[in-house]
Amino acid sequence: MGRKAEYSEKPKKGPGRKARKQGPPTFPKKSFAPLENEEKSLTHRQKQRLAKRLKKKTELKEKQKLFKEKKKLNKKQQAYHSDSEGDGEVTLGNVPSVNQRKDDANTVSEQKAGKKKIKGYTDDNREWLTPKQKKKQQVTKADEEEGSGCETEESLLDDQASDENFSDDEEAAVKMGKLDDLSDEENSDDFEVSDEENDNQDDEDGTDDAASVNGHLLPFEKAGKKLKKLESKQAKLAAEELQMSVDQQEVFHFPEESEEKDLTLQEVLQRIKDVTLVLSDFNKYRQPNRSRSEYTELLKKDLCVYYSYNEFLMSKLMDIFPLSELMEYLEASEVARPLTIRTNTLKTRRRDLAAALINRGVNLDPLGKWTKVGLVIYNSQVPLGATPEYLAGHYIIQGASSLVPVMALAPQEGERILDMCSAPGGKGSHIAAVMKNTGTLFANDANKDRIKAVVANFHRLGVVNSVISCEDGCKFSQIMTGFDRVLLDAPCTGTGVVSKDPSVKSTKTAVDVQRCYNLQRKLLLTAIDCTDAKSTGGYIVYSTCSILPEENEWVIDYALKKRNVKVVPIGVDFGVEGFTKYRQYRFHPSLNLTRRYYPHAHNMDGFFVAKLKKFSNTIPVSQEQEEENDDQLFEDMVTIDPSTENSLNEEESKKEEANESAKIGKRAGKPNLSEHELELKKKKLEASKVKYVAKVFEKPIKNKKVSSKEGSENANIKSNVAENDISPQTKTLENDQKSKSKIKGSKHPSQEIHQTTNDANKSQQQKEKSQIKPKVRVDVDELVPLLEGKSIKKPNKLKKQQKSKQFGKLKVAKQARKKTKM
Ligand SMILES: C[S@@+](CC[C@H](N)C(=O)[O-])C[C@H]1O[C@@H](n2cnc3c(N)ncnc32)[C@H](O)[C@@H]1O
Repeated sequence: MGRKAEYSEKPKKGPGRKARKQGPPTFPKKSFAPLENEEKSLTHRQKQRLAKRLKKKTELKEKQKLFKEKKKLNKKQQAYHSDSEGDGEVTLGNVPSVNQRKDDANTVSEQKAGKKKIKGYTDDNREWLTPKQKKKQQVTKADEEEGSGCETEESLLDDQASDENFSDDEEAAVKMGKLDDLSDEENSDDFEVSDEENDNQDDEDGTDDAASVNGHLLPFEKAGKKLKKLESKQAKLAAEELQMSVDQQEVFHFPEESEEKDLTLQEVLQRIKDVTLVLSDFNKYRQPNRSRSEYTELLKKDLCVYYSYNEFLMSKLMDIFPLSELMEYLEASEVARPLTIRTNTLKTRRRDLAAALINRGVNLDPLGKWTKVGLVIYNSQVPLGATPEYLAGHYIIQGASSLVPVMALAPQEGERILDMCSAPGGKGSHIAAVMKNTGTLFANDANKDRIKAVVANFHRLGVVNSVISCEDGCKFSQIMTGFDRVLLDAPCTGTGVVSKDPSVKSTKTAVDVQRCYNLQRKLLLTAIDCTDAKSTGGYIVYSTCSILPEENEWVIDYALKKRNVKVVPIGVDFGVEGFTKYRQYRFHPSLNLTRRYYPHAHNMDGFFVAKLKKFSNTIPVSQEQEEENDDQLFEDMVTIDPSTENSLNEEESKKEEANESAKIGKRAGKPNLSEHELELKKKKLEASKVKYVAKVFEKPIKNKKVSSKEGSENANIKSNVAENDISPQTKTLENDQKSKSKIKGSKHPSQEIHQTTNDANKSQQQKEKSQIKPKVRVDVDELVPLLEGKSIKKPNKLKKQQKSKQFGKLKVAKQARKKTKM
């Protein structure tokens, strides 16, 4: 049995464990954010610094006291030595003070400072003390940064600032004190920093201290900061040193002849740099006994060695470019230009072509904003000359610069256009595409092998508006005239495309240049004559892939003098202006409208483009020109063959006699000298008909290596030039080789130009014309059969007939001679 539990009596235990209230929170004594009244427990080093500061404060107070005493004493002394003030120099020694000796004189520096101050403290030099006050204020500011602990110092210093005398003393004292502090700190640091650096880091270290007190900067942060400063300082020093070394660089020693030795390419390059530096500031770096031309010559030789140019071409380039640009040009010419293609808009659109080629793994981009048909190829997984798109004629591989002349020509639909030197047909097919296969394109080239390429290209690209001919461009005006526009992409030395054909660098000579510009001049005059000034266009575009002014501006300048044409803008808004000045030459100012393209500036082959507008179909022949021509006629007489030599000698002696007699005759009333001279001139002119003359062209350079040139394009040019060359010397060489030359029964072409301006030669001209002039001078209307594929009678056939007749006659004569011998 158990007791019955009485639950009702049970006393209540309380609210229960869960319902019990939580007691108030308790915090640790030290919080992270110190309370206002909470005392800081300082680290050992902080305590050290605090002690130092307190020490400094007491020192300063003492000093202040001393100073006040000093001041009193000074006043007394001033009263005492009032007479001696005129001496101007009051030294501390003159004013002995026990206190000063006790305190101030315990350091030499302080003495010095005191001496300096007293020495300087006069009414006269008050001004130069002012900046020092500023300095002191800066120091004060820096100290301010140290935190609240510096307040007393600050106030002290403020007090001191009010007194000039004291400020100087104290400034030195404060500064020195600071340095000492820093040096202590530096010593305790792991990083070795020089005293000098300590000086510079004065103020900033003060801030560091303050920061460390507040717990902002950790030691490694401080160290990092110092390292940064050190690095920046070292960089500064290095830059200074570099500048010093450049300034004090050893002056380039010009090599003596005896010192000449074989240099490595690296040494040559170094010498190029050295000489360039000398020439950049000649007065500074030159050797006194050496002239600028000597340095230039040395540079030229070195450049020739380094870049493999011949001296002739290098000197031409040095004439064209300033030194810095020359180096850029030479460097750029060593690198191939990017591969570019032109979309054939007769067959496709650029967008479609690009998509098709990208599909084949070609990495490409539009060539530039200036062209809507060009694409630049970065790389390709397929050969670009064999893709189905290429074979279908959707594009042609063409240099970027080749697009510019056709853009400048701006052919219009339905026009008659002549491409005078067309092979292999790159620009010609571009013209046809712009014309949308309308109108008529006459594509001519003198080289019958190259003309085949024109046929092939036109066929592939779908050009159907063209007539292809193989004629000497210089004679084209005798075949056909009245074109709306003519493109003359003239044969040239190719000095702009050395990256494509490096042989140009070493093979081109003055003779090549001369031959080219003579031919170019003739071709240009003919191109102008072929153009109809009254047509819808009347434009002639002249271009070359040469950068030599002789082949460019000079040729245009010549045409401006000889024909009724003017230079007009090419309509393409990039490129460098053509020259109006070049060495001693001055060209027509409008030549700045022509454009030059360079590999280093435009990432294109070197190129020149000029656009001319013909404003009259008449050929101007001024009196002046005639006289000029006559004078040049005498100057440019070619080699005198023995038969004419005698007669000329006779004439010379006659002239002398005439001079003599004229002198006498003047007095005796005989015919005057000028009449006699005129007669002689006429005779000479008649005599000159049997000679070759270089009338409208430059006096040629004597060079007998003419016939020994090689190279396909070059040879091509030469063969053409050989036909047309008007230079007397080269002509004589050609005379020897006449049997080899391609001249077909015609006399020298230059005579034809001469004959247009000279009455005396008219009969000769008629004779020649009857020989040369083909009977196929056709009008455009007559060309319909040609376009239909029917052949027309060529002048060559006529010449061949004449030749065979002559040959037959010669044979008969030979046989007759043989018979008589028998
Ligand atoms: C620079 S290339 C022309 C390139 C062409 N315009 C093109 O874009 O494909 C110069 C051409 O002039 C031709 N040539 C040289 N002398 C000539 C002359 N007297 N008459 C016509 N063509 C000539 C050369 O055969 C050569 O094909």
